[in-house]
Amino acid sequence: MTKIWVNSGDSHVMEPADVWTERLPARLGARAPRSERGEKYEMLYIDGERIDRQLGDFMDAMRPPGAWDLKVRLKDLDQEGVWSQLAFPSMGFWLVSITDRELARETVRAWNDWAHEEILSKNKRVITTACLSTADIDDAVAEVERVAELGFKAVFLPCSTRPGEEYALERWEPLWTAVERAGLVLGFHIGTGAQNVVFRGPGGAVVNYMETTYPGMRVVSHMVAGGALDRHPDLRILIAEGGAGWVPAIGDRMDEAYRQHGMFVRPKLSRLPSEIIRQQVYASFQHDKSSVEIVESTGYRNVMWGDDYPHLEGTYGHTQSTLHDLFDGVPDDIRERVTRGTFNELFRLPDQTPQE
Ligand SMILES: CC(C)(COP(=O)(O)O)[C@@H](O)C(=O)NCCC(=O)NCCSC(=O)[C@]1(C)CCC[C@@]2(C)[C@@H]3[C@@H]4C[C@@H]5C[C@]3(C[C@]5(C)O4)[C@H](O)C[C@@H]21
Ligand SMILES: [Mn+2]
Repeated sequence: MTKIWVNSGDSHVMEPADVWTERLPARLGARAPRSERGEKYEMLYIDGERIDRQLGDFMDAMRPPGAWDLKVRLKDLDQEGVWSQLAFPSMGFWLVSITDRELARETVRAWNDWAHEEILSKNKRVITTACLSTADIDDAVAEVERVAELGFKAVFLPCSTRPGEEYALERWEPLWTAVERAGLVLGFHIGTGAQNVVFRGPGGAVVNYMETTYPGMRVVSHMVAGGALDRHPDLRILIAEGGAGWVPAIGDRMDEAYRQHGMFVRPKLSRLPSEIIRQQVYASFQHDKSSVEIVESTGYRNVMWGDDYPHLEGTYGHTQSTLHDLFDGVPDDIRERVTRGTFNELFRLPDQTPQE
């Protein structure tokens, strides 16, 4: 079986447990996110708030050897056929729920400094997204400018916001301006900003998996219909780990709304919602066949494959068989686009993936 070399638009770094306590004064470090292991549940403490997450021993059992070690990770990637990765946080995701301004600002800075010193400065293949404070827009703007200087290529925000902080609102405008001006990608990873287990009845595991997908769609509807992307044509957003098959479909739905309910629409847009989506909205997937099929059937091309390394939902250990299932028989230009081209376009990188 020929090896298909790819880039991954959705991976994760596993931060050391002391990523904040090592870098912050005790009065702040003690309030930073920390995890404790119970029998069946992992207890997460974030600034005094506790979130219990069901622990799967299988989650640890399948953890790739390189999850916590960059050198070993690069060997994992060679084995799996992944050249570059955009790496989101793991524990860093929980920073989005901090509402205390100073704690949010300092824990975000500490995480970004760790990522810059321990990942970005030590290799060229794994590029981490930077965290931003959701507690204060001015702090977020300052951090965008700081991390752009440090060489980050992307920042991320949670898919779900607190009520009254929806992404269509004017309050975010300074941040959209800063991210566009810095030329960074704005990533939204599914399952962030809200409870991930919302239903415990029959089918709960699958229902909850799906429930984390819908807020990614809501990000797109707010940022397109609210005018943010129309006002900032160079701002590119990525909905990570939510699949891509749904993206052109919501473009059609939004066009219909825009036309059939035109008398209610404001702001008016300079382009149809589907045009804005095709130009500025990107999406990643791991296993979905539909994410590849819609490129040919709809012409929506901002589809990017992701390995979700080292998470259970990813492809570690079966990357090549997954890639062959997805791309054998698919036209070369579509395979190239989805496995490498979208990544290189989004992060403005020359193609360095080995050609087998
Ligand atoms: C089986 C039940 C119904 C039983 O209920 P019970 O707990 O006994 O009362 C329930 O436990 C369940 O649904 N368990 C399945 C596992 C799960 O937690 N599902 C959440 C929906 S899926 C999810 O949120 C993904 C997308 C996929 C799982 C990992 C996930 C939570 C990761 C994990 C956690 C955190 C959030 C994160 C990135 C992160 C750093 O790694 C994503 O943002 C989001 C992601
Ligand atoms: Mn992921």
